[in-house]
Amino acid sequence: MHIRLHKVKNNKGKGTMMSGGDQEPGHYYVGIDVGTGSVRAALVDQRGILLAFAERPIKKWEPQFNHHEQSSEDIWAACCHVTKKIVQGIDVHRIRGLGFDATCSLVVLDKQFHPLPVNHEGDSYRNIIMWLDHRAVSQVHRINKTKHDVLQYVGGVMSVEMQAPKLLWLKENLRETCWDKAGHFFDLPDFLSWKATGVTARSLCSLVCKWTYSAEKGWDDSFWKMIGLEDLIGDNYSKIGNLVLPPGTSLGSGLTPEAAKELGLPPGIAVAASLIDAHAGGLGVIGADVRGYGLVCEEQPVTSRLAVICGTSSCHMGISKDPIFVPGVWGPYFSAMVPGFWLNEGGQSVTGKLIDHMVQSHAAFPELQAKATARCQSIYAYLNSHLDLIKKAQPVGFLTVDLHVWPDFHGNRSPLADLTLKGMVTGLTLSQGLDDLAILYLATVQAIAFGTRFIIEAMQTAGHSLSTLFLCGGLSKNPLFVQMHADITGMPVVLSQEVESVLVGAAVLGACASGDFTSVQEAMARMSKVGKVVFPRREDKKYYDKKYQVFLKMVEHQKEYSAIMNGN
Ligand SMILES: Nc1ncnc2c1ncn2[C@@H]1O[C@H](COP(=O)(O)OP(=O)(O)O)[C@@H](O)[C@H]1O
Ligand SMILES: O=C(CO)[C@H](O)[C@H](O)COP(=O)(O)O
Repeated sequence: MHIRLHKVKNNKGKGTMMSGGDQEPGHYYVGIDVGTGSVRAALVDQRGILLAFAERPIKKWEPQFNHHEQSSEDIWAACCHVTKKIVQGIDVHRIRGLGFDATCSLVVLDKQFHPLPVNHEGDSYRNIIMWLDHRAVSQVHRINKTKHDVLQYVGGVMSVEMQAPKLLWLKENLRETCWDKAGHFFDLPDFLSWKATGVTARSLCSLVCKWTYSAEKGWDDSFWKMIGLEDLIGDNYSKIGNLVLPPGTSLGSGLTPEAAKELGLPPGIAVAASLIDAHAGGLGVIGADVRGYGLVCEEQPVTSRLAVICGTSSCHMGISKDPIFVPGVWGPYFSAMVPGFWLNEGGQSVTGKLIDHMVQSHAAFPELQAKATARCQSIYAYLNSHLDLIKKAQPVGFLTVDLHVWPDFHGNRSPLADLTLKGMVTGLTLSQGLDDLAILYLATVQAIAFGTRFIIEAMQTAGHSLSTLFLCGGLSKNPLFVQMHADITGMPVVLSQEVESVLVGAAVLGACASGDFTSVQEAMARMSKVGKVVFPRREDKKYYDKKYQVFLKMVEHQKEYSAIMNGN
């Protein structure tokens, strides 16, 4: 198994020293981030500095098209593995709190908390329906047809990636092997906090964002009855959660002795009610002190900042004092990310996954791999330098003047909320070489950035006032991706000092649960820091405005094709 681990060197031989010569703060927090592809853990201090980091891949299964599954046992084992790694050689009694974040995948356990199969094969090891699973298409259509009031709070249309359609699918398809035996349905972040503490409380974040719970009114019985899941109402919603706590709240008596042993941490340390991964990324970046960087948002409220968490998917997190209803953009969700603020969450279901797909399925991929390996570079670093070579005197973005991509290979999450949409490419030639691959990669990166622009425009039209992007996640390590987001949206992009900002967000939760900070706002302001700002190249604006016109035309055309084919 692959493990990535780095530690700040200690020149005294014991403990962990700070970089930058500062005095070492006394308290540490552990953040655990479960992404789609891997689990990462970090040891973080009170200033949000990562002292140690470890990563381990997790298993994924795709037993049939649009079915994506994982294993809660595999994920928990990976959490234990990476956590043990990051605390090696440090005084664990300085660790004050633990916070988890994870993808919003659905974990199914029986009444004794044992895994249940979510598949026709009856394999109970695979007990997670992943967030990107699109098996429940028929169920979500029926849910949307109800036009129930709760749908207003998910952008008007429920996504197939949310939990209600997946629950309905389980009831309709795996009644005997799964549904009738199920005792607990958890969002993955809540499963992890239960595993660590034995407390089945759910985070307000997961229930509000993915389960139709209202921070003000609680569950709505009429919704569950209307969609045919009235059985979940019984026993005061015990199967899906009846104790709901704000993220960062300390759970029960903290880490249980059993979980402590597995994780290599002291029993009893504070464990926080958790967050979905995108929301943790939001906390990790959105509160940073931007003074001195020449950014307009320095003089503006925090509501002018849009956090964009870009991993397998991209999530666009904008907050507001009052609720804003943006058609096709999830929310408004009260207190789901920053307490006291409403959240709108735009998103693109596949971004990192799409880039990987386009590159890996091209005929020149083996050549790319061989050349990148020979230079000891990642394939993306190689592609970026190859684009620099072939662009000659023009800006790199201009290489796609006649190559355009529509990026919804896995449907459109925002702002069209249309899961039937597909990917499109126009401008293909007979070329199969590396130049062709590099330019297709560039056009894909640009298409994702145009998708972000499309989401921002929908949010601004509905009442958000956004000026600055705060990017994090795996794709924010790609300078081309970052520059294209700046150029295409026309907004400066702030990158954090800590590349692994999602883990800083998870550690913010642990720090709040420990009581070392009085609020999430205080912890996030103290622990998130600006690393670098990338400004848009204003001189290229005209070109990108034209490409954006093409981008919008592509979806219009796709809908026309569909109308032709579905007409008489
Ligand atoms: N150094 C890098 N350069 C370019 N792309 C990267 C880099 N690191 C990760 N990525 C891309 O980011 C995506 C994964 O991001 P990550 O945040 O790890 O995902 P997740 O949280 O969904 O597991 C992948 O598609 C990968 O190609
Ligand atoms: O729906 C989401 C957040 O609300 C995310 O898309 C999902 O959790 C997956 O995240 P990632 O792309 O970081 O793995």
